[in-house]
Amino acid sequence: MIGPTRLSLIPSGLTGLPALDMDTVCDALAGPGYVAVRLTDTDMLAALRREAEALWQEDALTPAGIGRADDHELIARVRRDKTKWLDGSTPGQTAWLAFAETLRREVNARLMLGLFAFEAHFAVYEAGAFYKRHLDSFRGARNRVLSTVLYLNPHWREGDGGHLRIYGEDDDVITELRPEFGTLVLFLSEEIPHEVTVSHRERFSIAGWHRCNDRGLAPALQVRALPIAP
Ligand SMILES: O=C(O)CCC(=O)C(=O)O
Ligand SMILES: [Fe+2]
Repeated sequence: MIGPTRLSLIPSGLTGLPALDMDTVCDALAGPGYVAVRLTDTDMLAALRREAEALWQEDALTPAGIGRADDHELIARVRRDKTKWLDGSTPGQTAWLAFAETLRREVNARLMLGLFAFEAHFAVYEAGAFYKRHLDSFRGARNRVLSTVLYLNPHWREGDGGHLRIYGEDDDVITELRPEFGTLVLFLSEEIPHEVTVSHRERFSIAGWHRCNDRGLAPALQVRALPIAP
């Protein structure tokens, strides 16, 4: 199936940040472990799209790695996206980090996950790029706990590929999501195996992770993100 299985249409928040129905989101995280919602088209989303595209055109995004591996052939077999960490240096980034902070507090209040810090990067998957099936955190590592991916691609068609494919426990494909502009996917980093299928045109997103501690936090955020008051 293509498209979010549990799509909530959510009105813009009064603060200018997108508002989320946090009860629905947290019920889904506590149940299936993932949820997709559609954020309304705010200035923030448009600014983030413009910024991602500009970074790509300026060649400011660099090939992503896997863990500590520096075997480039291995990395190229696993993932082909290019990324750049957010550092809060633009209004769009600041707004997204503020949104993530609101999310962190709301999720902690409901699910008591102890989320502590957030890191995120812009990503582009150019034509032919993919990310093979993986978990964002090793089970039990309690490091990356909650994954978020915001998609920034208006008019994404079925044939454009680049779907987020989510797997169940028995290797079965549970759902495939199109990376359409404003779709936000949240899932438990240690629980939900997923992959990005081959994209046939450039595909922009912001992938982020809430952690339960500061270990290994993205260098650009190590000073800024710590500590966050409960
Ligand atoms: O872009 C996506 O749909 C998922 C990206 C991803 O899995 C990751 O960066 O870990
Ligand atoms: Fe991932």
